[in-house]
Amino acid sequence: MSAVGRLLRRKFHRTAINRADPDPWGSQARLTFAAQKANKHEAWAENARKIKAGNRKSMLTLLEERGLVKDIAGGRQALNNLLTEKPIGAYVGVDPTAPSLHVGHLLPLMALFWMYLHGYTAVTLLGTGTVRIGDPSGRTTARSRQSENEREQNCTAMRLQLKRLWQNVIALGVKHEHKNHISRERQVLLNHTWLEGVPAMDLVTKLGSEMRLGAMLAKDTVRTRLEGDDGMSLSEFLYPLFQGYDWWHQYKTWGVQMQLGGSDQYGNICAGMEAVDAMRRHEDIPGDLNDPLKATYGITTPLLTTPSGEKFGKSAGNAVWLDKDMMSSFDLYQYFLSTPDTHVERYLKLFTFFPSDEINLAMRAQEADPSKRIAQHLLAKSVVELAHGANAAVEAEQVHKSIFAGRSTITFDKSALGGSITSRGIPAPQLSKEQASLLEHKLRFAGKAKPSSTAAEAGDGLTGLTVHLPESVVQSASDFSQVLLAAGLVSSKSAGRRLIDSRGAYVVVPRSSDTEDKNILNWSPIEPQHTPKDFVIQHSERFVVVRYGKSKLRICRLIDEWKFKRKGRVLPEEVEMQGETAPQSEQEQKKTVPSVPEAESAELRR
Ligand SMILES: N[C@@H](Cc1ccc(O)cc1)C(=O)O
Repeated sequence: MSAVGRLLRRKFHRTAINRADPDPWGSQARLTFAAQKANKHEAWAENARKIKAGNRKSMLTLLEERGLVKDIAGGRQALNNLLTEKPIGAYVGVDPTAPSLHVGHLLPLMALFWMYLHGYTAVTLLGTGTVRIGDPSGRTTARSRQSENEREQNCTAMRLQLKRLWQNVIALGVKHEHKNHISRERQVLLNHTWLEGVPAMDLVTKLGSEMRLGAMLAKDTVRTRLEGDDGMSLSEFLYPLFQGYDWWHQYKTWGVQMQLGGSDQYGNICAGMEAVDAMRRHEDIPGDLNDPLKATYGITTPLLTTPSGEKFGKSAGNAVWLDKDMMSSFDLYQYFLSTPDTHVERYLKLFTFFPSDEINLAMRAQEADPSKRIAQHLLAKSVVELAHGANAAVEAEQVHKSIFAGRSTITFDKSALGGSITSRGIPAPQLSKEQASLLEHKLRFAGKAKPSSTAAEAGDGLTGLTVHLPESVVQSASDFSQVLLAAGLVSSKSAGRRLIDSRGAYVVVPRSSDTEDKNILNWSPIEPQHTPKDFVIQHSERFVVVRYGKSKLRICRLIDEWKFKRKGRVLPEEVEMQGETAPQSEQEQKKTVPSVPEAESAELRR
């Protein structure tokens, strides 16, 4: 291994015990409150001196260098100054419209996490009240109404997820040797707790009378909606008022002077700044209203698109969920692993806490041998570590290595196949009734968002990879195209056939004798003359394991037709392209085969 590789490896495997914090158990906690406060001020003043002397980067510069800043509301210079002078509070709000965050939410959150690691108060706010109104920003139609039950399930799931995310951030802070600033604080707040108690009169007389209609009416979303047939409801139009009130509440209780959001939040953030000013005028808050050190500021993060121009984080029309039950660690790993070389450096800056010099090292190693995809692996593992935790990240990497090196630690024994396949052969844990219903809700949601594939199963490391198929599909199929379609790997039988013809799909060959090492998965390219029924792996249950490219793996569990129907499952429908039956040149065939990132297919052929 190269020196660079060794360095990155060491860094990656550093554990929480090997922390640089000289005061790991927080003797600070034993100091009196007054002493802590004095310490906090002194430490911050020292920090500000270093920044002003040019010996340390300001917080804003760091966020800009990471590529996390698109627009600043309130003035760059004033914000830079404020962030240098005071460990202010900042917040990111998310409405629980689904049971999980998706990768699109990560950018503003990453900026917030960076701030926390540098000693600011960071608030993640769950819009348990605002979700009932529905943010119209960037939408051409009103959101569909959620049932109370669904809303509650989403709130519970997202609240848990935010807590876990925070735990992972703290572990990452230790790993990346961030100083344990005494000024740092973090909160997960739920906005229904205050929004439900706001008197309507207050909203109208204090906020409503101050906020000007002109800016609200000029917003693109409002204009387009008003021009459309359905118009816009008053509640949607008033949404920014409630988001603004959130800010006010946090401003006075937590010193939150900054809001971060995706680029579609710029209008709401500006409205919020106006709302806080209005409330400051109405409530007697001491201090000069024009003092820039007391004002509010906003930052939006850029909107990411894939190289082909799609919204980032949408894979084939589906969001890339951060919840393990909705998208497995393995699938999340694969998603980031397929990042093109041209984008990987930018994504490392955006989605990881690696300092720039280590990203540069990784990029040097990457350029020296792009086929190893060192930077992509680093990115994929880091994102899984952030979203699912360190163990899941190590596991996803190991599963990847074992599958694509032809070796697998997946043991096809009874315990592993009892409920779900786990990479360690450990059965999925017992769930309480509440956990089971939450899980079911999440999976239903994931299923809804993925109409083209059969519902994924719950498991602990390889969720989303197991699909149920009726036994009859495998028994009657004369070639594998039908199985690839039923497993959700291709969108039509002819696409499946082309994939097979180009030797782009693989199947696990069942062991012919008990003496063969059951830890080795014997992958074979699927040949046109292969019949699926010859590839059934028989254990306590029956399976066929297929994949295409490096990342699309499906463990197809075969069940009786009636059971399949009873579970309410349907096979994915064919999406035939126009004129697909016409013979194609080899060049054209390549184009319509489901896209396997270039580098991956090249690697597979090697
Ligand atoms: N409106 C934000 C979520 C949000 C909710 C409440 C807030 O106070 C802030 C942000 C969104 O849809 O992304």
